[in-house]
Parts: sequence; structure tokens; C-alpha cells
Amino acid sequence: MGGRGRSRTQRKHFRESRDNVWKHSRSDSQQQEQEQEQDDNGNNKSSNNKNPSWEPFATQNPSFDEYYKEQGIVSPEEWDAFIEVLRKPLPAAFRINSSSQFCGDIRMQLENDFMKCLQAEAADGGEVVGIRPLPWYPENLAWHSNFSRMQLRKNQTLERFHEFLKLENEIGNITRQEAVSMVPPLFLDVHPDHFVLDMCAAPGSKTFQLLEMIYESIEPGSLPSGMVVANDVDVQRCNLLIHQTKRMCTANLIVTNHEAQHFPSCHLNKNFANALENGVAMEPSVSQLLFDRVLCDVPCSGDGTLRKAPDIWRKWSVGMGNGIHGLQVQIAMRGISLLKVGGRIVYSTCSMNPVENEAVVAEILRRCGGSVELLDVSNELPQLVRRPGLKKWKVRDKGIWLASYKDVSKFRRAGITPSMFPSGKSYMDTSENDNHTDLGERHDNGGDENSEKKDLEALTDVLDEEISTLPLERCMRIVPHDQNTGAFFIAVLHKLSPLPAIQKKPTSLYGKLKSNNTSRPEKLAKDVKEDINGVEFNSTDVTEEQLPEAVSDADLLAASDADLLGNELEESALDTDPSKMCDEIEPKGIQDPVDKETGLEKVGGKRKLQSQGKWKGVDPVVFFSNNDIVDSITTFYGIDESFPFSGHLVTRNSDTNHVKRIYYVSKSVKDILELNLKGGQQLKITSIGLKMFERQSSKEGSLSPCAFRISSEGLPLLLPHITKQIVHASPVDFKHLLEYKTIKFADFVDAEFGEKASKLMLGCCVVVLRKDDESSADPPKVDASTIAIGCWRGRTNVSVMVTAIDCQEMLERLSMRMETKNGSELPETKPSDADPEVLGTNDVESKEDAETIEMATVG
Ligand SMILES: C[S@@+](CC[C@H](N)C(=O)[O-])C[C@H]1O[C@@H](n2cnc3c(N)ncnc32)[C@H](O)[C@@H]1O
Repeated sequence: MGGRGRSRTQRKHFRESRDNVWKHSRSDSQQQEQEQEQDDNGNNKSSNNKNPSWEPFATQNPSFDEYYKEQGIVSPEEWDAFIEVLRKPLPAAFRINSSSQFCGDIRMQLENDFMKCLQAEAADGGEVVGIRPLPWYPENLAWHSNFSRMQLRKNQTLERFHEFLKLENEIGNITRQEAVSMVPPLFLDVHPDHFVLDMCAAPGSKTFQLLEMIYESIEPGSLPSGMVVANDVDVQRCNLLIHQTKRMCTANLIVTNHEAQHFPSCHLNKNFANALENGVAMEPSVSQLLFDRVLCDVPCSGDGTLRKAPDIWRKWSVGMGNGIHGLQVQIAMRGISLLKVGGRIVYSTCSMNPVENEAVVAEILRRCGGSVELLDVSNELPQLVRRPGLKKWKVRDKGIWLASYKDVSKFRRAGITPSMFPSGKSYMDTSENDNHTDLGERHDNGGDENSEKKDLEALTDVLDEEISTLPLERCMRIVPHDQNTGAFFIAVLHKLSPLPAIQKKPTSLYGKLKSNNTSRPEKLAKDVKEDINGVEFNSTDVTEEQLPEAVSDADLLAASDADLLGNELEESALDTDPSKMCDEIEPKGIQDPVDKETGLEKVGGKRKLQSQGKWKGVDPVVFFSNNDIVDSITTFYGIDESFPFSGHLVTRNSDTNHVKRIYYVSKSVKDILELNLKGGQQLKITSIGLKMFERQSSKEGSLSPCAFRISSEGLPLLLPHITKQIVHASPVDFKHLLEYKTIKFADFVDAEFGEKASKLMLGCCVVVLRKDDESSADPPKVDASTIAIGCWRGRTNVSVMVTAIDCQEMLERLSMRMETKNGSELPETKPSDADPEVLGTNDVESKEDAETIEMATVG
């Protein structure tokens, strides 16, 4: 699976929307130049730069220094080393897609070719240039490379390596990803039968990793029983996520577009449950959507990505972390509520700030009242250097250090909450038995803001330190100077029992509601009840004392539909847009926010809104039930009966006669889809399943007995199950097809192959590369190493439906395999004349429907 099967259109989107990490951005080189231009204190020497757009990024920010020195995330002795590394550009890192058919070949090439060549050159006195596997990532699948443009220009091996990376990245065999961003999925312990929720998933690098884990050890032609739901609130970033994960060619993924803190608890609705009781409907196999694993990679201030995004130096302020803490708690709590008992949730940020990290973890532990445990994972990934979480920290607000909530003036209580402090205690809690004068109290009784500030400044020196009693040392903080990376924070939690139900006083619920939306009390009460039906509750063992915040987790759980908590975030005066904060690339240059296949809404565009589904602007997902079409496809390709086919097909168009694309969904996704349909379409699905068939739109296509061709994404899954329209080619004919794209039946080197091809029906067919030990008489066998391409059997020839770049990659892989095996190349014979009848050799992009030109391999 993965690393193949993208159409040119998809790849174009993908390329345009991603930074090219192999090409040092101008900011990187500017940063390097700037380093040279700085004096020892980090001050800029060059002051005569008139063009502001050419200003180098300032890699310093006094508030940043002051804040983190005080928080003690590194010791005072380490500070200089820490800050020095933070100012340096980040080395590139990438992962080999473990589910790609060519995973082993690529790893071998990195280990035996590039790494060794560069080592040999260094030993010969050349410049030392590092490419090396990340020691903590399993099976040498993740790599780090560090070289400058100058080195690239001077070194031939590096130049070759650079070209290799560009090609494999484009093909999808490798994925560029910041090293530390690869860590959270590794702690999630995902198995192929798990249902996994990735709550804040775009642009999708971690989703891709999770999918690879689901697919581990899965045979070609079969699917894992687990699945991934990847969610993001941002429509445009959802599109990026869809394009990223499409490279995985998976039927086990649903992409949704919700606020994670309000992710729906998808369960049977009351009407359906009643119908069941009356024996009216069939019971679905899943009655509520809960997950075995949840990844909660929340939006954050992103200061762990300073090396990659040096503009954060300028933007950084204390308010960024304070402003987003509340949302982070809400998202994590929602994740825990959607987690099965016994399941694991990973909370992560690319921020170093304890308010976004330890404070959030501490708050969720308090809210969960013993039903969730913070795991000690110190013996997992032992080679990953990390530091224990902090037990104490302070909160800074408006230039003042606050050691506990009692230090917060009443004017600031909307933005600074008790949950930000190590004890998590509210003003009421901390003022009890407190002998010294309490500022909060004093100002509640009529102090003005200026005198309050003076008082607080005076108090700063004598703040009582709060120390958390929770085992926060089990959290992990990765700091840049430990292993030349970005920074990251990770906490691993285990759900031990159902979440406690909170018996809220009706007044606080409605009080909150009143201030938000006085006209909705009845609706809210109904929403709460419905959601409680869906989410597990145990009303026995929690008291309000365990819930320091005004809004309890019961509210939080209950509020997935009600907009109960929305205002809390607004009140906390975010000085930055959380949806744009991310440890990964920004979706630059997305040309068209509509994914034409998924039907995702075009923001501000002219797309006609569909009204069939619950969600405006998003085409509904419908099971494809046109038996005539399904039968014609089954017969044409001879799909064997053992393959679960009918019932697994979906489309985004309820008019089955005009369907252009048919998608395949795994059993797990099918079950959830059925649940969603029966439960009132709670899920806003922007993409689902694997594109398996596409309507053939060309003139010649209409002459084929089957209107639908197999899409390149669908071929790997279908290949072991098709018995017709499939032929095996010798290596030399296979290579010729890739080289010349169209070959007349009579021109194949193996005449028998030409004859067999001519006997296929007009239309889509599959050409499989014959293995050394197979004769043309053998029936086709398919295994993990089988290589196949989608082709078109025309009137006089066979034409490949493969783009030029995919052909190039496939040819390179084939010749590398041949060389390794025989030490020899394939014979260079050329067919008499390549016929561009269907697809011109160099004409792939000019065809009317560029998406018809595809390739697929099995793996
Ligand atoms: C740190 S990035 C996620 C990176 C991603 N996990 C990856 O590895 O590629 C945070 C993401 O959260 C999304 N986001 C922000 N607020 C959100 C919310 N309330 N609900 C869901 N997603 C949100 C942003 O759009 C952004 O894509």
C-alpha cells in the first residue's frame, strides 16, 4: 500500500500545497546569513537594509528569554546551548513509508549507497555531511540529513541524493516530516484492529503514520480490521490532509471536519433505537463510535518549531500559550470521553510552554478523577532523549508573574484560569486558611488596576511556589539541543474506567447558557440528555471539588452539539489564531479549496450546495446500490466472490446513473457509516474510502462493455481478486510498456503476450510483471512483491495509464532490482514503432482527462 497510485491532478495539488524541504527556503538562508551578521549578544550588525522584505528574521525575543529562563525548562547552565541551537535552521528529516512496496529498496539505497558514499568521502578528507537514520525510530525508517546548498553544489553524491529525495517524496515513497513530530504516534501503540481518532490531524503527517501502523503485516488484497478517523476544524487544511493521506491508498480512513472539542458522539439516535425495540430495523454492528486510540495533537503556540519557522521569534508572546490553554483542555477532555475504557490517548504539542503542556495534563487528570492514569513510558523508545515533565511553573500575565490563582486580579480572571497553575486550585480554594493578604480579595473590594499592579510587582519576589502533586514527571519534553531537533511535548494517558459523571447544579449550566444564548435552554437540556445517552457515564464517584473550573467535564462531554463552551475561548483573548498554529507546513498555495472528489465545500466559491445530507455544502456519502453497474463491473473484471464487494461501495452522488467515481470502504468504515446514517448523520465527512472505479469518459471508453475502469488507488486492493482483463508481461515487455507507453499487439517481444492481450475485451486491463520463476503459461500469482500497472486494451494496442514521473520511478526501481539480482541490465530491444493511438508517449498531460493516466503497484 501507499507510495503509488496518485493521479497527476492529485500530485499537483500536493506539490503546490507543501513546502519543499529539500530546497532551503529563503528564510533558512537568510537566517544563516543573519547568524553571520550578529554579534555575540545576538544583536544585528547590519542596519542599512532598506527593503523590509529582505530583513532577516530576528532570532531573539526578550520576553521569550525571560519567560523560559524563569520556567526552568532547561537549567541556567544550559541556557546558552539551548538558545544557540534554537537559532539554527532545523536539519531535514523524512520517513520511508513502511507500507510502500519499495520500502525495503529505499532503505537499502539509503544505507548501502548514499550513507556509505558520503562516509567514504568524509574518510577521504572530504567535508563531513550527515545523513543518518534517527536512532530511536524503529527499523531505520526515519532519517535525518543536514547539508547546506553550498555543500550540495559541490558534492555529486549529495546532488544525486537530493534528486532521489525529490522524486521519492513526489511519488509518495517517503514523507518529509520534522523528526520530533514523528514521536507521538510511536507512543500510541496502535494495532491493526484499532479504531483510532486523530483529533487535530491536518496536514496529516501523523495520520499517515497511524495508517501505516494499522496496515502493518497486512497481506496484499486484504484490509486491516481497524480504521482511522482524521479530523480537523479547518476546511482548507482538511483538503491538505486528504491529499496527503490519499498517497496511502486506503479504504480504512474517514476524514471529518469538526471542532475537535465538539466532535460528535456518534451513536444510534432515539428513533432508531425505538425502531429496533419494535423490531423494525436491523441492528448495526457498531452502536456507538468510541476509539481504542486517540491522538490529541492540539493547536498550540508552536514555539517548538522556532528553528523551522523563525518568524515565530517576532510573533511570540506570553499570551499565545495562555490564550489557547482552555481550548487544549477542552479538546483533550473530548478525546478522553471518546476513548474506550482500556484505551490510550496521547496528548502532544509543539510548544515548550508548561501552560500548554503540564498544566493541561494536570487539569485533565483532575477532571477525570482517577479514571485516567498518566503512563510512565520511560522504557519505551529508550534511545529518544527526553526530559521529565515539570512539577512547578508560573503563569505570566500582563508582565507579571503569578504563582497561584489567588494572585490573579479579578480583571484578569476571564483569561487566567485556575487550571493554568500547578495546583489547579481556584481562588476560593487557595484563599482558605490563607493568612497573608490576598490580592484577589483586596481588588474584589474595590482596588484600581494601577495600584493592583504595584502590589503585584511588590509581591513577585515573595511568591509562594505551587508544586503539583500529580506525577507530571511522566510527561516528556524534547528540547532542541539534546539531539539537534525541534521541541515537542508528549503525555501518554490510559483510560482506566468510565469518566465520572458530574452532577452539575442546574444554575451553573443555565447560568453559563444564559450569558451565551438565553434563547436556547430547552435545546441545551435536550442536547445534554442525548449526549449523555451516547457517552459513557458513571454517576457515582465524583464531587464538585474535583472540578475546579466553572465548566465541568460533564458540561464538556455534553456540549458536543450545544455551543456551551464557545465563549470561554473568546473571553480568553487569544492574540493569535489557533487554527493556524501547527508544527507542520502551512497550506501555502492551495489553489482550489474544493476537493472535487470529496465534495468538500468551496469557501466563498460558487459551488452549488447540496441539500440531501445534513451538512450544507458537503455532498452526502451514500451506499452505491445500482446492481446493474455493480454486476457489469463484477463480470467484466471477474471479481471473485470471496472479495467483500457489494455493500462496500459508496459514492457522493445519490443519482446512481450519473456517478463518476465509486469508492470502496473497509468493513470497519462501512460499520461506522451505517451507524452515522442511522444516528442522524452526526459526522461531517469530507472524504471516505478508496477511489476504486472511475467512469470512462473518452470516446473509445464508451465502446467498452464496462463503463468503469479500475483507478490506480484501487488496483492494489482489487488485484488479487480479479480473474479477467489481466495479463502477465515479461520484464522486457513490461519495461517497454513503461518506456514507450503504447505498444501494438504484434510488437511485443513475447508474441504470446501480444496475442493474450489482443484477446482481452476492449477497455481497462491490468498488466502484471511476470516473476523470474513464472512462465507465461502459469496462472497469475499475486503477493507483496507483485508489480502491476493499469492499462487500456485498445483496438490494436496496449497503452499504459501511467504518468511520466511514475514511469521514471518504476523503471529506476526495476533496474535497481535487476542489477542487485543479476548484476546485469535488461536487454535493450525496441518495438518497431510505438503507436500513440490512445495515449501519446509524451502526451500524458495534454489528455482531456489527466486522471486517467495512472499506475499502481501492489504491496
Ligand atoms: C499542530 S497542528 C496538527 C498537526 C497534525 N497532527 C500533523 O501531524 O500533521 C494543529 C491542527 O489543529 C487544527 N485545529 C485548530 N483548532 C482546532 C479545533 N478546535 N478542532 C480541531 N482542529 C483544530 C488546526 O487546523 C491544525 O491543523
